[in-house]
Amino acid sequence: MKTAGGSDAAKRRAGERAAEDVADGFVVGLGTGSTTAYAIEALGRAVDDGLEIRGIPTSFQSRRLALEVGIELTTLDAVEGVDLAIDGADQVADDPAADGYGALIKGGGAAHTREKLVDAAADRFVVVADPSKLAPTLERSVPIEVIPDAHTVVADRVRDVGGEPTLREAEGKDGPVVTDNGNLVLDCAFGSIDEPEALATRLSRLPGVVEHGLFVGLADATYVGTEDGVEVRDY
Ligand SMILES: O=C(CO)[C@H](O)[C@H](O)COP(=O)(O)O
Repeated sequence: MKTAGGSDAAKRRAGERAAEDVADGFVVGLGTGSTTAYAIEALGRAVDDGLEIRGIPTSFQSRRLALEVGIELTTLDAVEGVDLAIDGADQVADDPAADGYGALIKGGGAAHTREKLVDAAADRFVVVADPSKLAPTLERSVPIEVIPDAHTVVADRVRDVGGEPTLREAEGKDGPVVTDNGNLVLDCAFGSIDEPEALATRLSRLPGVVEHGLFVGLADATYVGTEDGVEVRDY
């Protein structure tokens, strides 16, 4: 369920702008997806020019790209902290007057469990997005990573809290998507999510849920690439 749409030029501007925030010696969280890929590629070019950083990938995809562009890798348990995390989003709550301004829906690439771990550990977490990701209220389906044995039970509990779950099917493979952690993903439609924090708390409490894709109160800023520049939202 990759996010459709969004201009590549806008994604590139957002990703490259975020890479400019990385300084010598930084430990950098490397998110997943097509927008973050532009940041990782820009960091690779900076490394070629002498920048010394270590990256913590959040998925097989970001690990492979980081290795390809020459970024030294490390792990969360081998560092004292993460200076900056750069990551994409499937939707960003963009109404400053509403509950949960800057809350995100992530997990379009089924990587949200490791993304949340790394993004939450960072001193600063910058979201990179194009304008198609902005919405006054979150309303996309929320991906929930579940251990395989729990998928029917969690689906029932999601219905109890007003959601409509769909097991994410793989493309190019028969059967469901299997995450980098060996789990399954339920895409759960809740309609308009007016209270993202309350829903996030409810989903976190369900037994069998590994992690859900609601990121509330985690982002420090969103860099929105546009056709002619980058708009910054600070939270
Ligand atoms: O959450 C994610 C992966 O789990 C991605 O960051 C999200 O899907 C955005 O991807 P893209 O930049 O390709 O639109």
